[in-house]
This record gives sequence, C-alpha cells and structure tokens, in this order.
Amino acid sequence: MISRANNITIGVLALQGAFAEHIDHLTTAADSLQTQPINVIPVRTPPELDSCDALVIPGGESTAISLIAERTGLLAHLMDYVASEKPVWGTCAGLIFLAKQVVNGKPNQQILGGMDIQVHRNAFGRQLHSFEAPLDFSSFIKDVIDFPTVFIRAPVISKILENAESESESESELTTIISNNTYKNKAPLQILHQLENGFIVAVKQGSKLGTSFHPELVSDTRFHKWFILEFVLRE
Ligand SMILES: NC(=O)CC[C@H](N)C(=O)O
Repeated sequence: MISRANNITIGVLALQGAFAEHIDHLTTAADSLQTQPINVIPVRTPPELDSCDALVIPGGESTAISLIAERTGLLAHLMDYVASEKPVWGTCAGLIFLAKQVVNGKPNQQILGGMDIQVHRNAFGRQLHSFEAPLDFSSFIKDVIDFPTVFIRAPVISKILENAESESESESELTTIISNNTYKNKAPLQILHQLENGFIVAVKQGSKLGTSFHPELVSDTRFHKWFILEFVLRE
C-alpha cells in the first residue's frame, strides 16, 4: 500500500441516483480502515472531478445520468477521466455508463467506454426486476462468503470485448450503443463473479471496476473497504 503525503479524495458522481448512499459507505469504510485521511465528495463539476483520486459512479438511471452529464458539460471530462489510470467503479447504472457497448440502450444515450465490456441493460427482464441474493466473493475479497447483493432492474455483462473490439452485435432488435471515447483500456479483463445461470455481474479491468448490483444499499461496507484498499490505495 502506498502512503501518500496528501489527503486522498474519492468522488461520487452526484448527477442522479444513489450517490448519497455511496458517500456514506465510503466515509464509513475509510474511517474504519484508519489509513491516511480520505475525503469523500459529491462530483457535479469539472473542478470537483479534477480534485478526485478515484471516482464512483452510482446506480440510478443510466439514460438520465448520460443526459445530465451532457447538459452540464461534464461528459467530455468524464471521458477523459476514465482514460486516465485513476480508479473508477461503476455500480448498476454506473456499470452501464462505464461500458464500451450497451445492448438495449436509448439511441442518444452516451457511455464512457472505460472498460472492454458489452453490458445488457435491464437484462433480468420484467418478471425479475429486483431481487436480493447472498453471494460468495471470497475468491477476490478475503473471507467474504455471503455478501448481501441487491439487484434492481440490473444490467449484466453480456460480452467481453477484448480482441473483438470493432464487433457490434446485430443479433437482436435491441439498440446497441457504442461509446465515442477512443480510449483503449490495455489491462486484461478479469471476471470477478458469475451467477449460476452464467450471467457475469462483477468485472475488473486494471483500475476500473464494474458491478451489476448495489453494495451501497445494504448496511455491509466490506465491498467499499475492498475498493479503497485494492483500487484507491493500490501500489
Ligand atoms: N439500479 C439501477 O441502477 C438500474 C439501472 C437502470 N436499469 C438503467 O438502465 O440505468
């Protein structure tokens, strides 16, 4: 773990969705880790974004986040931010926003293109809009065998795009959105968790992390602690 002279700032994109819950969880997790001081701030403007050593993009509604980012002029700054080496974690709508391709997107929806993944919006269908399940994450978070995950109209990672970059799906009637960002994430893509039905719900690619579910909506802060230790304070 590196020890930085200055305080660390983690930003939470606060345009729409569950940003307050992420701020609470990151603050609690940082306090309990008792490392160097960590500030957690809401991000709505380019100067706020520039002050962040890491960024969390919350769940909510990805089309609304995209629209507000465009209207407020933050979108291009966010594209530059994901193209840096700085850690970025997207949860649910944030995972959609972080992807390079989105199936079942809205035609004018913008995405940041930070990870080589295709994400399928609302993949669990109407009959299963929301559910909760304890999942075993001990393969990547020590001793976490029963993390309470919450899925709300959740997306899944439908395809890993490494080595298949220019490919765009035409297998369905659904609209596939492709990011305008020319950034190429060079790190290998790791699947962190796959459900029993094969759906991929957590991935990592270098300094970028994406999860389909909402760790900020349960009282457990172990996922946020792991993000701080493994991504924000990484060597
Ligand atoms: N809980 C969520 O973040 C849902 C994501 C939402 N279905 C979207 O498309 O943005």
